[in-house]
Amino acid sequence: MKERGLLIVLSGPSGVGKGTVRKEIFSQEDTKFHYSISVTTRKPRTGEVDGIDYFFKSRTEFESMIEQERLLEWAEFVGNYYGTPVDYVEKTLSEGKDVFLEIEVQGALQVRKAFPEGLFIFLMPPSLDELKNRIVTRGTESAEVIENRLQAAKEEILLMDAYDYVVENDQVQLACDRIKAIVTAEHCRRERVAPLYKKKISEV
Ligand SMILES: Nc1ncnc2c1ncn2[C@@H]1O[C@H](COP(=O)(O)OP(=O)(O)OP(=O)(O)O)[C@@H](O)[C@H]1O
Ligand SMILES: Nc1nc2c(ncn2[C@@H]2O[C@H](COP(=O)(O)O)[C@@H](O)[C@H]2O)c(=O)[nH]1
Repeated sequence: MKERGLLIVLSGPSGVGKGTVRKEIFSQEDTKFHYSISVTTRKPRTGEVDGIDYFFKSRTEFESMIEQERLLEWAEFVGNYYGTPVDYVEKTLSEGKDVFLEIEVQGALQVRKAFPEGLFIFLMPPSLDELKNRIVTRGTESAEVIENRLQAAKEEILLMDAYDYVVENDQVQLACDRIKAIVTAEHCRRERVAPLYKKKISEV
């Protein structure tokens, strides 16, 4: 039977740079992860494409996905729903491929319960001032939404202990390198540990 792939979850407060870091990782040719495209009820931002950035849905459509248990996790974040389609994750992992989720903190904690064997990485801003500066400079949200996201960020940062690793996003390239090094190390660890377990089990 094929070994299942690794579920990699990148999370952290709004504006820390999760999307930027994820896009940089996926632009690199040697990246072998598979990105799970989320479903959201948020309106597309300029340049965002349905089926590439997100699957954009109405609230009714999203709620029927919840009812049909088609989401691995979901959360309401500052007025919109966001969720991870479960079928894609299960199918890709069962093909032995690594799946990469980029999601907010409530959702990551749900995934931790369903997939305790996943690899959970929290992306940290260099400071709260720099976090605010990044959300404001991005220029995609109203002042009210920015304030709400910053309030949420203060609570989210307190939950970083629930993660396997904390990575600072001081420079995009450095953050990408750190994440890729963590995944490589995790694969080595699992591949060394698994044969030991198999040997022990075969001795029982
Ligand atoms: N290391 C960095 N140094 C400076 N600016 C950065 C860095 N990483 C990301 N940014 C900038 O910060 C802003 C927010 O980044 P991004 O949209 O990737 O954050 P996010 O965590 O995905 O946000 P959200 O959770 O709201 O979707 C963008 O304008 C991006 O260009
Ligand atoms: N719980 C989930 N959170 C998700 C998912 N996809 C994205 N996100 C996170 O939502 C916020 C806001 O995103 P934005 O695109 O409106 O800025 C951000 O933290 C994303 O990482 C998901 O499937 N589940």
